[in-house]
Amino acid sequence: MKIGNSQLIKNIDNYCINDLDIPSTVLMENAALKVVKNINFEKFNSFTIICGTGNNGGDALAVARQLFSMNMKVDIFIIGEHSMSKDCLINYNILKNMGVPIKQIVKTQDIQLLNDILNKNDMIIDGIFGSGLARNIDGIYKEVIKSINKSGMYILSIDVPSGMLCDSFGILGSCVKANKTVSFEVYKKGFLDYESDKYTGEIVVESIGIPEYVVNKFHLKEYLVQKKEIKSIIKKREKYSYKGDFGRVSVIAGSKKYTGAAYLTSQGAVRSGAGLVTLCTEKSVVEILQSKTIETMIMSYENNDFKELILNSDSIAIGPGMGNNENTFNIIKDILSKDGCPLVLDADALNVLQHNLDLLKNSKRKIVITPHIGEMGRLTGIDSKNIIKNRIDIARDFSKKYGIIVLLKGYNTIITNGEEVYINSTGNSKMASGGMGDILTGIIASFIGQGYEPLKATILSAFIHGYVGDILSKDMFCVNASHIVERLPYIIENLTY
Ligand SMILES: NC(=O)C1=CN([C@@H]2O[C@H](COP(=O)(O)OP(=O)(O)OC[C@H]3O[C@@H](n4cnc5c(N)ncnc54)[C@H](O)[C@@H]3O)[C@@H](O)[C@H]2O)[C@@H](O)CC1
Ligand SMILES: Nc1ncnc2c1ncn2[C@@H]1O[C@H](COP(=O)(O)OP(=O)(O)O)[C@@H](O)[C@H]1O
Ligand SMILES: [K+]
Repeated sequence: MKIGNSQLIKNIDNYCINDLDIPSTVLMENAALKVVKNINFEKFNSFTIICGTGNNGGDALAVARQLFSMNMKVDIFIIGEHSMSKDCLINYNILKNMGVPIKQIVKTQDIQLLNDILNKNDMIIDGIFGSGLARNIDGIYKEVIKSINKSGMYILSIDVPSGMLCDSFGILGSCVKANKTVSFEVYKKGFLDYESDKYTGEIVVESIGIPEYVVNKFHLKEYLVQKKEIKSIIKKREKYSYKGDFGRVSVIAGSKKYTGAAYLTSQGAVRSGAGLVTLCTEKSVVEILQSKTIETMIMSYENNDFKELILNSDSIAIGPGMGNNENTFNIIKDILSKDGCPLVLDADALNVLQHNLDLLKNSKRKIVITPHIGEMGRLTGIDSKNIIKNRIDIARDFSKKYGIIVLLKGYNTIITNGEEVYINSTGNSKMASGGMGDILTGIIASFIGQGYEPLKATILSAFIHGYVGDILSKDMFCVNASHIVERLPYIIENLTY
């Protein structure tokens, strides 16, 4: 799903109205009809509709007219004394002509009237502010929002919960806490923050009749990855395929202190369908790991046939638990400087590259890096706070600069190839525990090995990894890496139909 900000909305709007001659009231009517489509009339038959004086208020008035025409009970309130926008006024006049009463809330005393009605109707429809919110909310607006939130009634917000910014997450003074937000054309950038769902409730994005090519003209190629997109990427297995079709995946990971990281990375690859997985690790832990795994072949990277293995791999995951040391650096330097299959670099593979980023830039291989915020901070020299604030731009710039795919982990993991940005919608804080990232690295290498193009493989893997965590977390206080490994193949199967 496309992500966008208020400038994008303005550009699209202007183009439709000025270049295509679509009357703005047509767009408003489409928006209103989409709001109505999202109301469950088995549960809700009477509505308190609260309008501002801009186009968000215009949408709400058009919704009120549609509901009135369906013989629903509507109580309509307009807040403030500002002059109405052109389209808001058009909808106001139609209602007046139809004889539908509209009450005004201007002073604090008027709020009592609103409070008396709020609990009598089944639903509140919030059309106070949308993408035009420009300054801090105070006075009568603040009081109305307080009443709405206090009512305990079901609230549907039009486009944006009134009070929330569209461009980056922020609340301007106060904000409606909706149960559902019906937004238009694009998923607003402000919805991405981990606190936003306290205000938006469930988010539905509806098209309001703007041709896709118009949206694409102005869209910055930022997308939210949801189940629908994943289902279109993931392929069912052909009846006659054999293990050679699903890739030879090599995992270079682990050391004396971190056998678990090596185990989990290789299991991520095995349990997500790689044809043949070989784990290359430090000599001293080969035996321990051999006793732990059945499907994975294990060898030391000091072996003579290590070089041949690298040459014959379809994808290689490198880094988890290797240790930030010269030996790790030498292995990675050697692989990066030779042409060959795609690489997935994580953990210590990133730590050793911190001051050697030219190796990344000059490598002829396709590369995916999977840093968490801390690792990204070390790679870029930017402190974590600033990375969190500007995650999308920092990931995109780094990706572009080094010609690699960046997967920046965390809430709403970001995946970018420098041009397109994908934001993952799955995963949760119950997954914040050791080894989680190692599995993800293994899954990405596995899907690349299975023939998925690296960007698609990375998007797919991030979604699946978080999706398994989301399903498990419904019944678990915390989800550990081994739980994810266990459930992986079952849940991937569910996504293929
Ligand atoms: N662009 C589009 O594609 C469409 C947009 N539509 C609707 O139009 C909305 C945007 O409409 P507008 O641009 O008119 O903006 P809004 O309706 O969001 O609000 C703007 C009005 O509120 C005032 N205002 C802003 N901040 C305030 C504050 N803190 N206190 C008091 N007053 C404040 C402004 O001065 C202006 O009068 C969208 O959210 C959507 O609901 C729809 O009509 C359909 C088409
Ligand atoms: N709050 C959260 N919301 C969504 N995903 C999370 C959250 N916390 C952790 N995760 C996911 O768990 C994984 C943790 O990876 P990482 O930080 O590398 O951990 P480790 O190094 O311990 O394996 C990442 O894929 C991350 O996206
Ligand atoms: K609103």
